[in-house]
Amino acid sequence: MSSAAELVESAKKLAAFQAVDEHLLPSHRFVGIGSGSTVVYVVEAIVAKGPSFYGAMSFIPTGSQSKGLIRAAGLTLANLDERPLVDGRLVQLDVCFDGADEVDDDLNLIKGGGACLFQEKLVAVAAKKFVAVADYRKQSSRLCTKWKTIPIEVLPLAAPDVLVRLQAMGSPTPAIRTGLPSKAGECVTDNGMWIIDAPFPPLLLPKDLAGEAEGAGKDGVWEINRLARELLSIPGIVEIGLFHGFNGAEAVSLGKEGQAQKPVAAYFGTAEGTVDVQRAK
Ligand SMILES: O=C(CO)[C@H](O)[C@H](O)COP(=O)(O)O
Repeated sequence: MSSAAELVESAKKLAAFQAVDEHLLPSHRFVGIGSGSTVVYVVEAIVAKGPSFYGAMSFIPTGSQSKGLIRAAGLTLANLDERPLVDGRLVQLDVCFDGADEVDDDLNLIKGGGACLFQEKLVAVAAKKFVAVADYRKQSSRLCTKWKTIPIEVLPLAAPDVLVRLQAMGSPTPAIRTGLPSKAGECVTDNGMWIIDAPFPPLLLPKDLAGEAEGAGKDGVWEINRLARELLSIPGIVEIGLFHGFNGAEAVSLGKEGQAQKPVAAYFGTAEGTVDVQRAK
């Protein structure tokens, strides 16, 4: 491994270990485990705490990779729909840890680089608290700055029409993700869908508009919440890799438990061997 790659790996590990230390409590019973290479270290950090700490916990995966991680680590696996009912409602996950492709100033995320965004969103919204773990390359002030495309999960049958609709919205070159080099043809998700990667110029935050909501989307420059709404209104789009809106703590005050997509904090391992924690204000 080159030294640059080693720096990135150790940054991921530092972020994951600190996030687990600060957010996983022995009283927790249901824990979401996201997908990607950083989450590998989340599982490692949990295992390092020992069976007396995690033995009573069940771990909810966000796809086949994280299911494999949970199993290989000897942790108790439970599917999202197997949580017990309390007062007629499925119990919320205590916490969910997941990676991100880009994180903006307000903790909005782009996810889906590993094509797991749909189940990742289902697990994130089912959690009281979502915590993002990443390395320093993922931090940016506005989404679509470094990670320039939004991953979109689509029904294969609808993909050609969705591509046309995306172009009409101002995404210049949306493309169906291929499975190459490991699979010829399209990248097929854990849900049997395809992924379209749609480039957009850097997205505005609500605060950028300063009351000028009419301008959102004008000249192909979108405000994040409005873009998310427009994308989800396109028939054939199953889910999008924008995680936006509000976090778990804000959901409680808004009376919108079960709808929070944003993390309460993002942990970024740095190249200097420290961890930069971006917390919700
Ligand atoms: O959203 C994801 C998968 O769909 C991942 O969490 C995201 O791509 C980050 O992955 P990594 O930790 O490997 O950088």
